Parts: sequence; structure tokens; C-alpha cells
Amino acid sequence: MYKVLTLNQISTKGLERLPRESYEIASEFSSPDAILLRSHKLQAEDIAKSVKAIGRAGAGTNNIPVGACTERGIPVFNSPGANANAVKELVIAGLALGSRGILPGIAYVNSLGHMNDAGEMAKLLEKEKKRFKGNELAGRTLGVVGLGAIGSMIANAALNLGMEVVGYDPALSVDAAWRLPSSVKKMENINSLFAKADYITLHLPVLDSTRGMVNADLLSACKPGCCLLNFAREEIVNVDAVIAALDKGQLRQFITDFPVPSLIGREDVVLMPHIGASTDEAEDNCAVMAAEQIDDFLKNGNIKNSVNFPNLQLERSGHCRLAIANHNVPKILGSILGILAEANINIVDMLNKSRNEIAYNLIDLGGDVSSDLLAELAALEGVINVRLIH
Ligand SMILES: NC(=O)c1ccc[n+]([C@@H]2O[C@H](COP(=O)([O-])OP(=O)(O)OC[C@H]3O[C@@H](n4cnc5c(N)ncnc54)[C@H](O)[C@@H]3O)[C@@H](O)[C@H]2O)c1
Ligand SMILES: O=C(O)[C@H](O)COP(=O)(O)O
Repeated sequence: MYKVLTLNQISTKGLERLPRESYEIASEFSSPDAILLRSHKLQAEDIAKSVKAIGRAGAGTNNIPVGACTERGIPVFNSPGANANAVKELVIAGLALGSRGILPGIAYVNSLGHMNDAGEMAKLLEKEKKRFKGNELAGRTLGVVGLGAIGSMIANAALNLGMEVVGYDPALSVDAAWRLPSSVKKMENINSLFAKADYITLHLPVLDSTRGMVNADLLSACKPGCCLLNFAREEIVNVDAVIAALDKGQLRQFITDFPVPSLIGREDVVLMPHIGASTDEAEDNCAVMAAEQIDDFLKNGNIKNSVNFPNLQLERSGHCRLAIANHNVPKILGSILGILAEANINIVDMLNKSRNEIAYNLIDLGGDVSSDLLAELAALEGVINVRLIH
């Protein structure tokens, strides 16, 4: 039986991928085999020694101490693209809120609760509606920063709305480049994107290189009257700089899924409670993907969509499987194979891959492995952990 600790509410559809005959699932366990979570801020010291894998039902993994997990040989999985459509739809709503007098218009109508004559009310609304006039999105330019799963979907949707789309992504993957319509104009640097766009939407991860990226300097490059949308992460944007840009009129509006107290109460700010991925569909998609990845890792050692380990899948063959994580330095694999050869154990199939400082091996064996042999493998210098899977 494997134990899976859930640190957020995970959709039932996802949990069903971890069947009861093999899994116990609970929000409290002293020694779980795996952790499933969403945005729960996980501290390295709260990851029990027994944990073999962490599954993030979502995209961003900045709430997980990924570096500490790598050092301990724990793969961290996420669910790339599984909530992208949900975020795309909310950003389209954000664009509508940023271009039309929707929120103040609704607030005004709701303030008329004291009126009881429908005719009078209709007359008043027709007189006052000019205060809530907006502009159309068609013909305006949208700048998309980060053209991955979400950014590329938004670029497509905005083109369909008749917008011009410019994009910036210095680390664009080949797959993401294929997904991108050729009419998205690629900008050489982020300053040019800020200078060109009427609406700017952020869809990049928070990394050391992107933390505080939208600062006073960058905002001074934007087109006066621009509308900025942040559905990526709070830390990417310097909020004080945004407030100063709003006060100067450099920015007309800031729409964000990451509210902080200093933004509350401003008419030029729209705040949402981090609901980009909060749809039934996205929650199911993310949970299913994360649970399936955890299941395949625990039962077969296979790795798909890890943010710190190499992707590696091997069809099962032989009697049992060794899954070994080690530091990515020479001679370790040779030592592992030497120990198995010495013990006269036949290797039926194997795969070895590395990613940055970590290497990972799946070795299918013709015979069984004793606990002494497992201990010998685990004690090899450079080996981080060894798992025997039957
Ligand atoms: N509001 C929400 O609920 C919500 C939901 C999902 C994701 N997110 C956030 O959105 C981010 C993006 O999600 P995704 O699914 O599109 O991820 P993704 O990995 O598919 O795309 C991210 C893109 O950002 C690019 N990038 C990296 N550094 C960059 C930089 N300096 N400048 C411009 N682009 C850069 C990458 O090359 C990649 O193409 C996530 O990391 C997460 O933080 C928020
Ligand atoms: O990175 C993500 O996937 C989003 O921020 C969603 O986070 P959530 O799962 O906590 O809604």
C-alpha cells in the first residue's frame, strides 16, 4: 500500500487514479510515500524522509522547495498545460474588464436599489451610461510575455478577437514555437514589447531571473495608458512601481490574480483571488495528470513532466526493477553495474538519463535483489537513493 498525503483539496477525479487497492490517501500522514498539492507553501523540513515524489496539480512549482527535493533525489511533477484553457478564459474576461466600463457600470446599477419605478430607472440609466463607455479590443495590440501553454492560447484567442499580438519569450521551447500562429510578432526584448502594446499580459514562471522583472524602469517604457494583466505570479511584478505608474497615468489599469493590501480600494485596479485555474475542468485535468504521474513513478519508476528530473519511461520487463537516483558525475553507473555483475544478476533492460546535477536510472533485472545488495548500492558514493520495485 502506498500512502499519499494531500496538502490541498485535490479533485476526486484525480484521486480516483490512485485506486484504493494500492493507495491510502489522507491529509495527515506521518510517513507518506508521495505528496499531492496545489498552492500549499511546502517547506523542505516538512517533507518526511519517506517521501519519494511530489505532484503539483497545477503549473507553478514556486511553492515547492525544488532545489532541496533534487538534493534528496525526490522528483517534483507538475501538470503542464492542464489548466491553460481556464487561465486563457479568465484573461479574456480581464481584457473585457480592462476595455469596457463593466465593473463600474454594474456597481452603479447596484447602487440604485432605492429606486422603485422601472421607467424612472431606465431614463436615469440611459442618461448616465455615457460615464461607462469603453473601447473595443479589435485593432488594439496585446503584448504576451511568456508564450508557453497559456501565453500561446491567449495569443490565438486575441488574434481571433481582431487584436494585433506581439510576444516575448527568450526561452521558447520548440513545441511551443510550433503552437504559435505565425501572425504573432516576436519582439527582441521586453522593453520593445512594453513600448508597443496597449494591453500586456504576463505568462511566465517566477524564477530568480523573473522576480521583480516588471519594475519602474520597464514600466517607464510602456505606452501611456496601457493596461497590465498579471495572471502569472505576484513576485514578477513590483507592486510599488505599478502603483506609481498608475498614479502617473503611465498605466491606465492593473488587473491581477494576485492581490496585495496596497492595491485594495483603487478604481484603476481589478483584483481576483487567484482563480485562474479554479474551474471544475482545470482542477480535474491537473489532478488527473499529477495523480497518473505519481502512480507511474511509484509503481514503475517512470518519470513524466518532472521539473527537476529527466523524463524517462521504460516498458517493464524482467523480474524486478531498480530505480536509482544519483549525482550526475562519472563512474557511478559503472559502479552500480559492477555490483550487479558481481552478484551474478542479469540486466534485462535499462535506461539512464541526466538533467543538470541529477542522473536517474531504471534497471530491469532477471533475478531478485537481496536487502544486503540494495544496501551496498545505496552506500555507493554519489548514489542518492535506490528503490526496488516488484
Ligand atoms: N493564475 C493562475 O491561477 C495560474 C494558473 C496557471 C499558471 N499560472 C502561472 O503562469 C505561469 C505560466 O504557465 P504556463 O502553463 O504557460 O507555463 P509554460 O511553462 O508552458 O510557459 C511559460 C513560458 O514562459 C517562458 N519564459 C521563461 N522565462 C521568461 C522570461 N524571462 N521572459 C518571457 N518568457 C519567459 C518560458 O520559455 C515558457 O515558454 C506558471 O509558471 C504559473 O506561475 C498561474
Ligand atoms: O500555477 C498554477 O497552476 C496556478 O497558479 C493555479 O494554482 P492553484 O492550483 O492553487 O489554483
